[in-house]
Parts: sequence; C-alpha cells; structure tokens
Amino acid sequence: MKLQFEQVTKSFGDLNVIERFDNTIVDGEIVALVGPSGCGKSTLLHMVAGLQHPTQGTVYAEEQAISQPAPERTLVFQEHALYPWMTLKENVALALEFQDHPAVESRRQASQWLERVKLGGFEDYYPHQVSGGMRQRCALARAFIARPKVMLLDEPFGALDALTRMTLQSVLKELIEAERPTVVLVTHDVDEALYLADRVLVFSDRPARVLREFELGHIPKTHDLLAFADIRREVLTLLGIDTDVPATEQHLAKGETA
Ligand SMILES: Nc1ncnc2c1ncn2[C@@H]1O[C@H](COP(=O)(O)OP(=O)(O)OP(=O)(O)O)[C@@H](O)[C@H]1O
Repeated sequence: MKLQFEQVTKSFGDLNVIERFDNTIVDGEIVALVGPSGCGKSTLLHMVAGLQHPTQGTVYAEEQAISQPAPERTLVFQEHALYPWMTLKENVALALEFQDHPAVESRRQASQWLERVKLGGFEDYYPHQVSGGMRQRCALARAFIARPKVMLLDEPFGALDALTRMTLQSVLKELIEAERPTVVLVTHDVDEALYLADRVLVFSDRPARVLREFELGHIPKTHDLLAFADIRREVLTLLGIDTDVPATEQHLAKGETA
C-alpha cells in the first residue's frame, strides 16, 4: 500500500511539531524515521494510523485521505500491550476475532503464528509467565496475523536488551520479507534503521523537517553493517553524535557525569 504525505503540518496548540512534510512511501517499502527525541516521529506514525490528524495537509493511503484507524494499518508499540488475562494464543487470535473470523479458526492460525515467531509450546502461557522478548515476539505475531498492508512500528524493541533486540530484529525482518507490508519504523537505534530499512529519513529538531534521506535499497543485509559504515557515520553526525570523540568524553562535554 502506497503512503503519501502532502505538505503535512502538525501543531499542538502553539507547539509546531511538523512543518510541510512531503514524502511518498511506495508499496512494500521499508522506511525508518530517526531524529532527536520529541521531534515528531511518533506523531507522523499516528497520523498514518489515523489516530491523529494533520493541522494542515493530507496523509494518503492508496490515494485515499486517511481519516480514521483501519485494520489494514497496524501500529506496534514499544510496550507489548498484550491483555494480561489472556494466554499468548488468545491474544494473537483476538486480532482475527476482531475482524469477525470464527474463534476456532482464529486460534488455529494463532498457534501457527506463534510457531513462526518461535513461541511454539508457549501458546497457553500468560504474558507475565514469559520474558519481555517473548512478549514482543507475541506482539509481532498478533500484528502480522491479520496481514495488514501497512505496519507502523514505534520503537518496537526499545524496551529490550541489546542482544534480545538483535534477535527480534531478525525475526521481524523474516516476517517482513515473507509478508511484504509497507513498513514505517520509528527508532532511536541507527543500526536498527540501517539493518531493517530500504530508506532512512533523518529529521531535525522540532519543528521536524527532513535533514537527509539515505537510500539503502532493498538488499539482503546482515547485522554486520560494515558496508554501511559511511552512512552510519553520516546519520550519527546529523544527530549531533561526534563519531571521532569517545562516547564518555562527549557525555562529559555535555555536562553529564561519567
Ligand atoms: N497529543 C498530544 N498533545 C500535545 N502534545 C503532543 C501530543 N502528542 C505529542 N505531543 C508533543 O509533540 C512533540 C512530538 O512528539 P512525538 O511523540 O511525536 O516525538 P518523537 O519524535 O516520537 O519523540 P521520541 O523520540 O522521544 O519518542 C512532543 O513535544 C510532544 O510533547
């Protein structure tokens, strides 16, 4: 599903968050949005989800102005947001039951999706009985089971440790390759953006505007991002991280204690 932002401006009262944002995301493209905290990345995602509306301009999905949420555009948050009183299987099945699929068939498919995210054997566990990484695998299964055309990912692995995050990125990459939704990913993790995305947009501080766009192309990538070292350096520099100065010295220069 193609997404288009046409002169999108968003303010909350006096706070100008996004100014005249223009961009087209083609069907099946994976675009990462990176930028300083509070610049408006999540707000852009929420407008695609139909949860918020531009103050001016329009966001289109397949040439139709987005005015409200739709199951074909799914949002995945950092917090897994699973229902604690339901098992993993029931949580995943719910996404189909919401779309009026019969319960038995929904649960059968939910079991298959839990297998796909390597949670076979944990179908009848409750969210509090599994790890944070497992809950997020479950959240991915729940997001993908209804086969949305647009997947909106808001810091999906932000709450996980670095190793678990890398494993989950690989799981997500496999699901995206198999299902081919259009993906918009908001992340603070530059390596996550480079690993998953076909294109990376780097935003300025508020009001957010695009500082640079990096076209990576839809090529197979591994976690060894050596081939992208130059782009990585450029993105970090745009975000105000000096790649020539050791991290501890930068923190100290900003007045933080070691
Ligand atoms: N519903 C709202 N009402 C008022 N202000 C809001 C609302 N949603 C977001 N904002 C403000 O808009 C700005 C952008 O928020 P947003 O969450 O989009 O930033 P972000 O780039 O995703 O930040 P982060 O990277 O820290 O998650 C922030 O200053 C935030 O306080």
